[in-house]
Amino acid sequence: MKDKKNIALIGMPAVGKSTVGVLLAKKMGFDFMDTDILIQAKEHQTLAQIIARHGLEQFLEIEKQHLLDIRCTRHVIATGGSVIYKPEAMRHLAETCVIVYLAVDLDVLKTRLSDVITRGVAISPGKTIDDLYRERVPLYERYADLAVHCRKQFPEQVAKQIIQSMPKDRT
Ligand SMILES: Nc1ncnc2c1ncn2[C@@H]1O[C@H](COP(=O)(O)OP(=O)(O)OP(=O)(O)O)[C@@H](O)[C@H]1O
Ligand SMILES: O=C(O)C1=C[C@@H](O)[C@@H](O)[C@H](O)C1
Ligand SMILES: [Mg+2]
Repeated sequence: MKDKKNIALIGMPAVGKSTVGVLLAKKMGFDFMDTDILIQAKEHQTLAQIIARHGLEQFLEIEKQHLLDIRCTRHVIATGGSVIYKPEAMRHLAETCVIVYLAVDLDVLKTRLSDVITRGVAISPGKTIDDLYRERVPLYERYADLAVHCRKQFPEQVAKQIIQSMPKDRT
């Protein structure tokens, strides 16, 4: 854990990875990277456009390729919620990042996820948010070095909780 110079946030769409990530970076004196923004800027399309034009599988492949290109230190990295579908990308992140799973209850999540289409969530046709939650939570838990439950805390409080939960050699 000592050699891991970055923090990567993983978790369901709308759990707060981007919102909390930037606050966490500021508190820790780290830089901030949002892989969704990085991919959109490099692909010159929004994520929703990539999914609509190329389909889900190709989107996951594009996301993986951009993840594998990441080389940085002292960054908080807010990932896309679908990053856990590509073990190779997760192994790459794990080499340099303490991986923090931001967990939130499904009912809270649903209040934030009113439109999964315009958000560009990687969800197969016919699947519900409940299905996605059941499918993904075990994957987030598998890849996480630590899990932080956001409950009904404000983003600032979640950032503080992450720092408090961090192994002592990382703070
Ligand atoms: N702790 C929180 N309490 C209340 N609202 C929050 C909290 N964290 C985030 N939000 C709100 O939830 C919404 C989604 O947050 P955010 O975009 O940071 O999620 P995300 O995990 O980065 O999602 P995505 O996977 O789609 O990138 C935003 O409107 C944000 O303001
Ligand atoms: O959880 C998801 O499936 C996604 C979340 C977003 O952050 C983006 O990474 C993308 O739109 C897919
Ligand atoms: Mg985000």
